[in-house]
Amino acid sequence: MLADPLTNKGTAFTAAERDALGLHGLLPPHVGTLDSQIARRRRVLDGMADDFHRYAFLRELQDSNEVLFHALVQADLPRLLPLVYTPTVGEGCERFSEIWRRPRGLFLSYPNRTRIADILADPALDRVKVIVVSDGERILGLGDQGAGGMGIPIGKLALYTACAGIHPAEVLPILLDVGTDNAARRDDPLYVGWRNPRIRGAEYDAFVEDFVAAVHARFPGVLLQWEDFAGKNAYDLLERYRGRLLSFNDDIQGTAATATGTLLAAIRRTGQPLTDQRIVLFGAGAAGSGIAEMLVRALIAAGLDEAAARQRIWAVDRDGLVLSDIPRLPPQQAALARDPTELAGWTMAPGRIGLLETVVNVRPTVLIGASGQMGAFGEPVIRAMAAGCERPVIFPLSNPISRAEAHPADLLAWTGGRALVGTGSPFGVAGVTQVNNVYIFPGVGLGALAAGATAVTDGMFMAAAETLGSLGDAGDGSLLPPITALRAVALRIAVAVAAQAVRDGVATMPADALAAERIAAQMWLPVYD
Ligand SMILES: NC(=O)C1=CN([C@@H]2O[C@H](COP(=O)(O)OP(=O)(O)OC[C@H]3O[C@@H](n4cnc5c(N)ncnc54)[C@H](OP(=O)(O)O)[C@@H]3O)[C@@H](O)[C@H]2O)C=CC1
Ligand SMILES: CC(=O)C(=O)O
Ligand SMILES: [Mg+2]
Repeated sequence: MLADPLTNKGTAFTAAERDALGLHGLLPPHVGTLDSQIARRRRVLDGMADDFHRYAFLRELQDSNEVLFHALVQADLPRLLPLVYTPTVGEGCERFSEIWRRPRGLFLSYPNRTRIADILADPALDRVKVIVVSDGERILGLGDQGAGGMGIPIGKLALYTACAGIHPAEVLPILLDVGTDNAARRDDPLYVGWRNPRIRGAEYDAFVEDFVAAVHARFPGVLLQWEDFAGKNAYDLLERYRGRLLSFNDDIQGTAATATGTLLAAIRRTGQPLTDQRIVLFGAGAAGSGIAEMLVRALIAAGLDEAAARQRIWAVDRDGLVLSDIPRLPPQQAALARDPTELAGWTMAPGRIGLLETVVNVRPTVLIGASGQMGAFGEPVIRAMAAGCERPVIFPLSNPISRAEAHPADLLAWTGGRALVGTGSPFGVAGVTQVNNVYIFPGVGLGALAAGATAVTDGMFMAAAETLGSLGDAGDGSLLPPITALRAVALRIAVAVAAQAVRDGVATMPADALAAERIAAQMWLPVYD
């Protein structure tokens, strides 16, 4: 009872429980309460020198007492979210091996490829409903972290519990350890992962196929969330598996719904319709391309045909403006490429067309960053944008803080306070919105599970985006509800997503089981049994 984080109550075991379970002597005589336990952990957090140590402390708490960990998180989401999630989880992944203490979740390593089904057979996993899986190759904007990427599935699933009320016994973080191309990690004597360059190509595909087949057989109806896979794999795996089991890619689809929903809230503020926006995306990888495709759908829903919708979007990637004459564009960028003949009349020097040239000529009303390039939204870019637009909408979405395209305080200063700013990680700047997929994935997952959905459709993500955009703001100038409302946000989104699942013909539960009260009743709260 004391050693299992799912049953441990620490000093909160009552006298009667201590009698019944034979716990006398194993605990000090004081009988505490959840509140007194929270107060004790808060004092520890207050006394710690930095957020990385707070992160490590919270990971150990989660591994010793899940109810207390979640009660602490729930009691103060604005303070705890940045500790268990971005930005601190970034350093948590980089230094994962240093703070390794106890196993959590599953490490499915390539050398164990024939044992996947045996590993998943563990009866301790019988209740699993939600899996978040990563292969650690694109961890936030920090690149390949190998086995250390496990910090991300652990963090995302803590948010599934905090925001969507999924019971801790029902979540399973998984790290597919296919090696790492990060030499610093491989050479680190403390590294806990498989010390091998990444497996790629057919061997990688076969390994993931074995993994998905084993998951499908062991956990029918499970929700599988793909997280922080590098660009091509992110797209390939989503397309390969979204029709086979209930799964989605959070970086492509969750981020798209988050950015779209927040943009819908922004244009309600500015009064300028979506169809009038000129949108520049900086970084056309998984997140950027996903956002672009959802915006195309939203523009079509707002009345444009597809060609006209695509004309509202310009993508800029590593080689500059994405143009159709660039050889070997990946399919998701080819769909966004502009015709070079459109550049007639542009003011620019010969050569690569970078972000500044694009902004000067397009005069965007919306600028979204998903590049992982710190400081890419520099003063000349932002001043050029502000010169052509009354209320610029600027979302530097890259995480963690060290990879953000701009500091929000600079964006406000360079635009004379006129910009509507949203960042991926919290910066603590008044009026700035946190535009992070935590606003979407817990609600999408909860709604899909409540509906007994067999697939997560694009329509379900659009329903999530529209709901997010309609929820109102924190009353402080920002665009979305406050972090304290994330649980209510997840419920509202879940109801909309479940209803859309019924409309899309992928729900197996009857519509009357999907009312808000019925879904809310399924949401677990961290209190002792
Ligand atoms: N706020 C949120 O909710 C979310 C934020 N993100 C953040 O977005 C960022 C990107 O994630 P994701 O899309 O999955 O990663 P990807 O690696 O798939 O995409 C990044 C893209 O940016 C391009 N890029 C790299 N350097 C430059 C440059 N100097 N100029 C222009 N483009 C460049 C990359 O090109 P190349 O492939 O050639 O390197 C790639 O196409 C990360 O920092 C992540 O944390 C992601 C999901 C959610
Ligand atoms: C938030 C998130 O999913 C990311 O930065 O990858
Ligand atoms: Mg991610």
